[in-house]
Amino acid sequence: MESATPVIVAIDGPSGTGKSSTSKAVAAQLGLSYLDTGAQYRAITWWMVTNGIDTADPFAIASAAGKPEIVSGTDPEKPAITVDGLDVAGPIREQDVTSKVSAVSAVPEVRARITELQRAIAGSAVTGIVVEGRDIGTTVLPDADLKVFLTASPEARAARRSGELEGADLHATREALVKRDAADSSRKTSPLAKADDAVEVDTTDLTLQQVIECVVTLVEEKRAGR
Ligand SMILES: Nc1ncnc2c1ncn2[C@@H]1O[C@H](COP(=O)(O)OP(=O)(O)OP(=O)(O)O)[C@@H](O)[C@H]1O
Ligand SMILES: Nc1ccn([C@@H]2O[C@H](COP(=O)(O)O)[C@@H](O)[C@H]2O)c(=O)n1
Repeated sequence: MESATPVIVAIDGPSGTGKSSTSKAVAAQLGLSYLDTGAQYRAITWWMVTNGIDTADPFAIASAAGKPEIVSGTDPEKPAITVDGLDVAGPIREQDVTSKVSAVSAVPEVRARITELQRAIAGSAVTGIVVEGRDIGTTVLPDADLKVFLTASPEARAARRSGELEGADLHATREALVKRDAADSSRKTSPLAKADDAVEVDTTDLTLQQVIECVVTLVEEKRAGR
């Protein structure tokens, strides 16, 4: 691959494995765009909740799936997301959205809508893009130049998440992560899964900097055609 060719990097994995932190840093370091697909699923979930759609009713979600306009920024230095022109970067991280996002993202009409957006964004990235999520290597961008699947023990992931939230209970955080992963892995449409040709990186005992260096090296090797 020549360096002028846009490079497409897919980074998947369960919750708290370091996908966002790694993807943003790798994209910034290599001058690539960045797309947080979890933020898109959170944004559509936020819209459903805000508009009184019952998130336990897949038919109600399916019929509303085409309504919100979701726009994602792709600058890794300042990721942005709007719904119908409103900045929702803060609200989409709230607990209510986190607890409902797996149910909303399991609805095939939601996935079809968001997948189309993701492919359009990736297709228009001039230098290339790092796209992170759960089904990027398997479904959204199966021809990605590099696929990475990040993992880490539930204990390490819970400790990382608890560190972000003052006073968070480690056991409850671990249970919530495991529950969300189980829902995301067991849905029928495009579940959380490692692509057969993805490079698996267990980040349990690695620092964030080590994971970033590892992925940057993998991208550079691809670019060099090795
Ligand atoms: N290798 C690492 N060592 C220690 N902490 C890390 C490591 N990777 C990420 N972190 C920290 O763990 C937390 C979760 O990371 P991040 O948000 O990147 O994970 P994620 O996989 O994108 O999670 P989610 O899918 O839930 O959005 C952050 O506070 C981040 O700084
Ligand atoms: N490609 C993706 C990305 C995310 N999801 C769903 O969104 C949830 C939130 O993701 P975060 O990365 O922000 O934690 C996640 O739990 C999935 O339900 C998805 O389905 N596909």
